[in-house]
Amino acid sequence: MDLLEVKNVSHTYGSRRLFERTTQETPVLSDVSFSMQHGTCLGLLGSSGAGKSTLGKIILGLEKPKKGQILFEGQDLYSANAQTRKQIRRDLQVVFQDCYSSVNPRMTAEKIVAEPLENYEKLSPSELQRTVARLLDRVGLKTEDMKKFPRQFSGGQLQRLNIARAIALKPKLIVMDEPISSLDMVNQANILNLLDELKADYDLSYLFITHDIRAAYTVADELAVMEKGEVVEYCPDKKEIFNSTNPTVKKLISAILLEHPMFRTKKPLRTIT
Ligand SMILES: Nc1ncnc2c1ncn2[C@@H]1O[C@H](COP(=O)(O)OP(=O)(O)OP(=O)(O)O)[C@@H](O)[C@H]1O
Repeated sequence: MDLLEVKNVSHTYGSRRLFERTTQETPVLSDVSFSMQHGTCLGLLGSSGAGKSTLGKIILGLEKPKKGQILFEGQDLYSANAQTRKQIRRDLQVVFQDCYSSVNPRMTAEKIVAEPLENYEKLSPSELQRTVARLLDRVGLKTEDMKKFPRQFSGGQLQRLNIARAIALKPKLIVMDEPISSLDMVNQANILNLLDELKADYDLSYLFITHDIRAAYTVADELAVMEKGEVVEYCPDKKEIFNSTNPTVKKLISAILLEHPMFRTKKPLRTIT
């Protein structure tokens, strides 16, 4: 069974102009369909405004699509009963781009990571503390960091904290919406390596939303490219992206062409990570 199936999803946003009574519906997603298997990472690429984040929100259950279905392990997310939705919410976690606004600034790191565990698992205080310490260690933070507040972390450290919270319940799928875009190059590479390790250790799947084809190519197994609310290219094997004839895809590739080994010249070039 597919882990995730996005089935004929269409969505619009309504906007009303000044002095006008009627609302105009602007299409944002048009008949988007794809599926994901357990243990894979799908890189969802596209330029700004392509509809990637809207699709991410719909998959997370945060925005009901105007048409279509989201099936998580065969269960329809938007028509499931409360108990099934609660289970899906456990199995489906998220990491957003803005690591600062993703956390409550008044909570300690310990409380931030403990929160999902408190909601879903009955652990004693000492078990909870040990689990949080283990999770922090797994993402490269220290036990002493437990007592720190978000403002006391760097961007890279805070994104590690967000990742620790996202993996706390051992979810099946994590939607990552531009998780490295606000970080510097070194932190970007470190976080991508961490995500790769965690995927193997925890048997995770990622939907990795980004406009950065290098990041997507590094971390993903499969790639999909969106343009104006439609999926214009889908590559079950990411290498196939280099054979695409789609103009949007070609434009994305031309930015990194020289960095791919297939196109390397004798000139020393930077590596993808
Ligand atoms: N809440 C909203 N109300 C109205 N329009 C919206 C809303 N959210 C997004 N949009 C519009 O929907 C379109 C798709 O936006 P979306 O954020 O999904 O694109 P994106 O591919 O994630 O872009 P980016 O990479 O810049 O975040 C854009 O034209 C955007 O202006």
